[in-house]
Amino acid sequence: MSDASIDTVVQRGEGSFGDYFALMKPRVMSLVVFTAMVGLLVAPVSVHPFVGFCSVLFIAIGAGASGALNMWWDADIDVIMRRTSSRPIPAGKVAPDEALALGVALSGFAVVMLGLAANWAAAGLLAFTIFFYAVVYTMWLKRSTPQNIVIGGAAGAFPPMIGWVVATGSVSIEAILMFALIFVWTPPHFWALALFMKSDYDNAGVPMLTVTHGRRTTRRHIWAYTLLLAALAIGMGMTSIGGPFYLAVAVVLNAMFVLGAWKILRRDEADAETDGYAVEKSFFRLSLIYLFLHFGALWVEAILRSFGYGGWPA
Ligand code: HEM
Ligand SMILES: CC(C)=CCC/C(C)=C/CC/C(C)=C/COP(=O)(O)OP(=O)(O)O
Repeated sequence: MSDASIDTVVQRGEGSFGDYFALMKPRVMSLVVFTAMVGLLVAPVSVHPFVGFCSVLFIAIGAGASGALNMWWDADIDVIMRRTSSRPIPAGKVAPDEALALGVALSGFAVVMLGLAANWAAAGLLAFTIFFYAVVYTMWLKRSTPQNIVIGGAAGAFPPMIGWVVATGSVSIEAILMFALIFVWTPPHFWALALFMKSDYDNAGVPMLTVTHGRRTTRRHIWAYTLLLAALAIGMGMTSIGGPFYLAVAVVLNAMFVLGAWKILRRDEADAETDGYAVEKSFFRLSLIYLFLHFGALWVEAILRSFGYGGWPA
């Protein structure tokens, strides 16, 4: 469908609250917000619960606002792809201008409120993250290079760092480790999905790795990033934010993830076609559980530490 046909569909802008909410990509952003909350909670400085709650809320609003900006910019390709064609803009529920206005207004609101509630370093980092996702990833990299999600994925890696900065006012090694975990996790997470959604990206002309280099190369890339991720995730267990509990969780999860990536690497393309990409789909689902449980384990470790049990002996 052409740009012109999007315009004719969406001039009505009769969206319900649910349509505007959907612009904020709530399901994806829920995990983003969880990682931000854990970043805040594992920091060595505790913040007042009300300040913590408000900070996570403003990070969530900022994340949602960046989702609305992404949907505004990507409406022309969302209308083409089956997975995204029923989103509020292509479905004619929300006009593009409304999505843009909502994205800009909520971004400004979230950044200023986080600055007032917590500190301006955290607010600056939130502003940078919104800019990185909406401008660097969405407007620039997504349509220009198959490395789009490797570099652009940094946006999704900032939230735990923002949470940490809310509590401590600065970035330290622990915040960088949490950033690195999501940064290295993002390519296997996304490329698994790209393997079974390849035709969508083909049709929309988005240069995802599956489109530019094919599925075989993408499988190899998933394998390489998964090995790197496993080394990092398990290695984190030995650091000051890790500990025995986290390490046990990481060993089990990474064994499962490496096994999944191995199956993906060894997959015959014809077999994948036959069973509807079942292995790739289950690896994608596992990627979500993987990240959730790693951050959950970091949180549990911090709780244990606060009772004098977690972490490693000094
Ligand atoms: C550039 C980086 C990323 C890309 C390109 C990407 C891409 C995608 C895509 C295309 C989906 C399909 C489902 C949908 O349309 O809602 C998805 C699902 C999901 N992603 Fe990612 N993702 C990225 C980073 C992240 C990050 C950083 C997180 C969380 C920390 C995350 C969490 C999720 C979750 C929770 C889902 C499942 C949503 C559902 O159940 O509908 N993603 N991702
Ligand atoms: C705090 C803050 C501002 C957080 C932002 C976090 C962030 C950048 C998350 C990225 C996750 C995401 C929705 C990727 C989708 O890629 P896509 O847009 O290419 O996917 P699509 O095809 O589903 O639109």
